[in-house]
Amino acid sequence: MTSNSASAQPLLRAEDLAISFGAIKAADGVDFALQRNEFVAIIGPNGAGKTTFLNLVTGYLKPHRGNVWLDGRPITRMAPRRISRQGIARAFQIPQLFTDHSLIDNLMLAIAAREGIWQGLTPLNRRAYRDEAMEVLELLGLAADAETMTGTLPEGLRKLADITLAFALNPKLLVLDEPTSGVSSIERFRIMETLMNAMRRRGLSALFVEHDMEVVQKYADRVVVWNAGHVMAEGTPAEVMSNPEVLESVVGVV
Ligand SMILES: Nc1ncnc2c1ncn2[C@@H]1O[C@H](COP(=O)(O)OP(=O)(O)OP(=O)(O)O)[C@@H](O)[C@H]1O
Repeated sequence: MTSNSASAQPLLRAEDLAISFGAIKAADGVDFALQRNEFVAIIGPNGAGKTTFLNLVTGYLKPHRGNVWLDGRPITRMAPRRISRQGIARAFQIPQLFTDHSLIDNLMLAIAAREGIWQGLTPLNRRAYRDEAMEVLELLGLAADAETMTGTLPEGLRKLADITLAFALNPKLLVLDEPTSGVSSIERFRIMETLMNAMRRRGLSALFVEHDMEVVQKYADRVVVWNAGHVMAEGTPAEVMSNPEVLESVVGVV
């Protein structure tokens, strides 16, 4: 394969992904592609298989069938840590921060983990990690909270703080499961604005599951609609929101 055709490849591609839990087909032959610099929202009714898809592309579940590629390289069935090293970082619905550590310590730990260093930081490493951690905090507007114990941050800031951990992994693609759930609508937009600016500045792509259609309409380049373990529709937010099938099966419940 030439380098030209490699650069034209989608950043993330899945083909015929399938997994079942007993009789439930949570992924039933999913084909999916995400281009570089795209912000793609996944929507769909409860139980449609949205989180399962995120688990499949981040290695938390192994598909019974099908394949996933990142930047043209196969990542199917790789362990989550290996996948994150390849360039996919995931921020979870439930924040993963050490709540009794400061924000900057959390970030430095994430950077050390990325580098495979679990103990014995040298003073030089420590300074380099601290500088890098501060850069990420500045990018996400959290520099003033660097020394705050993450357990005492208000919910909206904790959500952003959790996302900073994903940024610290230096990914190509951010995977977010409901980045704005559980916060007020004013805060929701503030979080999304900050996040979108940070992603653009870093040249990141994102794949996010979202139930809030206002957030989807405002921030997604493309929307992929899940139903019963497969993709039932996709398009721009306007296209998807004017699709009667989507309105009937999804929007009534989102
Ligand atoms: N580990 C598991 N064991 C058994 N069943 C599972 C497991 N994970 C998911 N399922 C089932 O697979 C289906 C898809 O679940 P999934 O969580 O992916 O849906 P979702 O679209 O993310 O739903 P929601 O919007 O409610 O989070 C559901 O019927 C769910 O109960």
